Amino acid sequence: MPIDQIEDQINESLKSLVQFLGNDRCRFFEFGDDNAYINVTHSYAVEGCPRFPIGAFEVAQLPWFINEFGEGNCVFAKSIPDDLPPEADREARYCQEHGIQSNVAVPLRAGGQVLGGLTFAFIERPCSWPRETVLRLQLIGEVFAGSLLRRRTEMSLRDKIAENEQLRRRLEQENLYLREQTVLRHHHGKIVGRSDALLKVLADVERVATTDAPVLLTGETGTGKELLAQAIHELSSRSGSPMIVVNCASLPATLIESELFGRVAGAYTGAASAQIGRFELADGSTLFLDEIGEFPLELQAKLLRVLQDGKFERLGSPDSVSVNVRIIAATNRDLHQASRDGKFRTDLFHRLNVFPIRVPPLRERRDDIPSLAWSFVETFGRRMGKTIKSFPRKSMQRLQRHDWPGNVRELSNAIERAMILTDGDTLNLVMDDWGAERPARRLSLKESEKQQILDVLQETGWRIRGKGGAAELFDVKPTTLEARMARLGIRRPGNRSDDS
Ligand SMILES: Nc1ncnc2c1ncn2[C@@H]1O[C@H](COP(=O)(O)OP(=O)(O)OP(=O)(O)O)[C@@H](O)[C@H]1O
Repeated sequence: MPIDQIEDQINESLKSLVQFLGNDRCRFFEFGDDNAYINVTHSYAVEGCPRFPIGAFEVAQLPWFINEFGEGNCVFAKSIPDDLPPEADREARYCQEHGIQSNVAVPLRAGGQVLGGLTFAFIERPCSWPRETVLRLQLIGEVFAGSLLRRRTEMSLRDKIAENEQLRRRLEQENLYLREQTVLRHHHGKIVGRSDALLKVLADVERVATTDAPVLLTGETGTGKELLAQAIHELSSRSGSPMIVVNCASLPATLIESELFGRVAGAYTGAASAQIGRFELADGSTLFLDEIGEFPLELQAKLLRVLQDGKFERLGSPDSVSVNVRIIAATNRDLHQASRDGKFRTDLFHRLNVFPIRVPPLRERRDDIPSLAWSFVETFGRRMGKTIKSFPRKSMQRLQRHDWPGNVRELSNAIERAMILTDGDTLNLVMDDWGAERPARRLSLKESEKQQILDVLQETGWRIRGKGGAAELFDVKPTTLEARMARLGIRRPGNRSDDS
């Protein structure tokens, strides 16, 4: 019988038993913890007779009964109190108080233990309980006990299944979390920051790394394009060889060709010896073309050919060389516009732009500033042999408000300067020269709300609740503030206090 039908079945059986025995009422109960109470789960009474109430029932007042019952004995009294032993005086009193004249209680035994019982009482009159009837009741009791055991087993099985399901879901989520952590650990060797904007970039980095597709990193100067190029290379199957870097802006146009493609001896005046080019050096690896926007127009066709066919000729040689090179290019210029203006070949732009990644400027990910600042403090601290324990809150707030036209590089320089000026263990950040005079861009409503919350959180050391917590300062409930923080993507950077 399915367990959800057991309930109805017990009710039906109690009714039939009472009708058959001709007694007044009966109940079905299970033992609670430590046998300190019984839990009456089903009760039936003939018309005019009060039912025994459903629910927990203290049994400390019936020690003899519980003792007998606990040992698995049938408790049977034709006429109360005469049939009860002298030590059952409390039971006798209880029956008299409740008008019980005759009673039989059958233990429900299963699996070597008493799980509960069935009791039948005569209220109005005493009754003779023939021995055979009692034996039958015992048999019925065993059937009931079997159902009870099955119900308990199935219920605990259902609980276990539900618990397992819950565990599985949690594990799944933890796995996701772990995966996220792994992603971050992959790139986080050197890349600091956990803002949503940076996480999105890192997700793209991971996605494209394992392919051989060209990547175009765009973004302002100092945003970390080279660092990300390195991360892509390290996550790729080419990571066994070093990534080769060419800064297209730092080489005079005349030299770029031989630097990239190599030359044979005597290729041009002054080129006495042969030189292997960066493309050949990068064979089987990655070539990072930094500042690709500065790449000379006259050489762009040659570059396009290598990107398409992997073939080129060394300077001064008619022979083609084949290479297998993955290209990552970076620029802080609008290449699309440059191609429209005729300053950059459109076909080369499209070839490079297969997987563009925009690296957001620091002012679009101000959440990263505290962790970046601390990481630079540690780097320069190690180099200079200085230990900084605390970062004045006001300085950190100023750092977060600044617009950072030079982005991470500028931040790194500012911290380096501050470290040089610091003697004790509190960072001495002198900001008058750059902070005050450059009026910050006007913040959007959302940004200024976020900034205001960040300021107060800095002030309270990221304490939200309790007296002096950020919620109190804003005069809102902590849960309201937390919800607002979640909506604005505000998360505590690292675990350090900014004014420890
Ligand atoms: N997320 C970051 N975590 C740690 N350091 C960073 C991060 N982003 C940038 N840096 C550091 O900032 C400096 C500038 O970064 P990088 O050279 O990669 O920027 P870039 O965008 O390539 O700059 P440019 O356009 O001027 O070539 C480097 O010292 C780099 O290590």
